[in-house]
Amino acid sequence: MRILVTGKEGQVDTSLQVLGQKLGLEIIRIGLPEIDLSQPESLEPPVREARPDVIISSAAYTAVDKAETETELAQKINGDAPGVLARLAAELDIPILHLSTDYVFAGDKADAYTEADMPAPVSVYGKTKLSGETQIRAATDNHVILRTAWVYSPYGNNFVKTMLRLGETRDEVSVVADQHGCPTYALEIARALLAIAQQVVIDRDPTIRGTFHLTGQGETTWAEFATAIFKGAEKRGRKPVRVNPITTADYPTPAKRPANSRLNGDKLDDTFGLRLDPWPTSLDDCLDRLIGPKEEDPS
Ligand SMILES: NC(=O)C1=CN([C@@H]2O[C@H](COP(=O)(O)OP(=O)(O)OC[C@H]3O[C@@H](n4cnc5c(N)ncnc54)[C@H](OP(=O)(O)O)[C@@H]3O)[C@@H](O)[C@H]2O)C=CC1
Ligand SMILES: Cc1cn([C@H]2C[C@H](O)[C@@H](COP(=O)(O)OP(=O)(O)O[C@H]3O[C@@H](C)C(=O)[C@@H](O)[C@H]3O)O2)c(=O)[nH]c1=O
Ligand SMILES: [Mg+2]
Repeated sequence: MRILVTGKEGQVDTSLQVLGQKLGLEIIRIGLPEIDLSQPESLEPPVREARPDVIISSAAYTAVDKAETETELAQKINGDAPGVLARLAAELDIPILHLSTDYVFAGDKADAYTEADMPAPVSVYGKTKLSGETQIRAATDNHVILRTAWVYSPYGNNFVKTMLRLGETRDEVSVVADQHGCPTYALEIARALLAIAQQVVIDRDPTIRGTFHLTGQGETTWAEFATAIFKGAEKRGRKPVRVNPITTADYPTPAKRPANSRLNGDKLDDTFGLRLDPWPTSLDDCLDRLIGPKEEDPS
């Protein structure tokens, strides 16, 4: 099976490469400089040439704050390029898997969001990602849109790596404690994507198409997540770092973020029998890879 993936140095595309190699799957990653998603027509030649059995659309403009000013660029990459890719998939008569985000939701719901809830993004990034979803649905029914959240991994840039970097020079880091969400490990996303890809390539059943939520089990706040990161780092020999819990108002940013972006993963489990590992289990794996194994308990 030939799997075409957009993105070359990102968290999810790298995880797909690492896991795909282990499973003996052929992963073809395309990205800058050969293709530039801000010029979506640049996708056509490499996609046709690759003759894939399935496309995984992972690349995106993920700088949430910068998107507030680079609106047009973010729209091209997150909105229009997925639409072009989905039209190509339709033409080639192959399925497309696409990653979207918890930031399509406003964040004012008390419970976790389900696929039946109405998106209402509060940031440019969220709006452009929603446009990508809409353009994919319009182009082909043969799609699986997977909304994930708070992605971290040993690869690329993410909150875990940012905290570890800040912890090198500080004894305390202030982190927002009033945004609730589901940290998700990119290697777990890759595991799910490859399992789903293998199913949709051989099975035309419409009930395994559509929109699904895909996050690590469990929920937390950024402050609690940071605390777990520093505790895990300390068990691996790093110096202790305190987390000072603050409010969103204390940490002004150009983009507004949802207060609650927890996603309910029941539909994915019911449809594909897939549940991602709990985020603390995955965080351990991530820290093992970034720092090394936990030190022996002296007792
Ligand atoms: N990170 C997160 O917390 C979350 C991510 N998602 C979604 O999951 C998907 C994967 O995210 P993640 O792996 O973290 O993203 P990353 O930011 O780690 O990687 C994004 C990839 O897209 C590439 N890219 C960006 N702009 C262009 C362009 N103009 N042309 C070609 N390639 C480009 C990047 O290349 P380069 O590095 O060279 O710029 C990089 O390889 C995205 O669709 C994202 O919206 C959803 C929820 C949470
Ligand atoms: C670095 C830092 C961040 N924060 C806050 C800002 C923000 O509310 C939260 C997380 O910071 P980040 O910059 O990682 O957050 P952000 O870039 O908004 O992360 C989002 O990325 C996009 C791509 C998604 O799709 C989302 O699911 C989500 O993962 O923590 C602190 O409070 N203290 C700090 O020292
Ligand atoms: Mg960020």
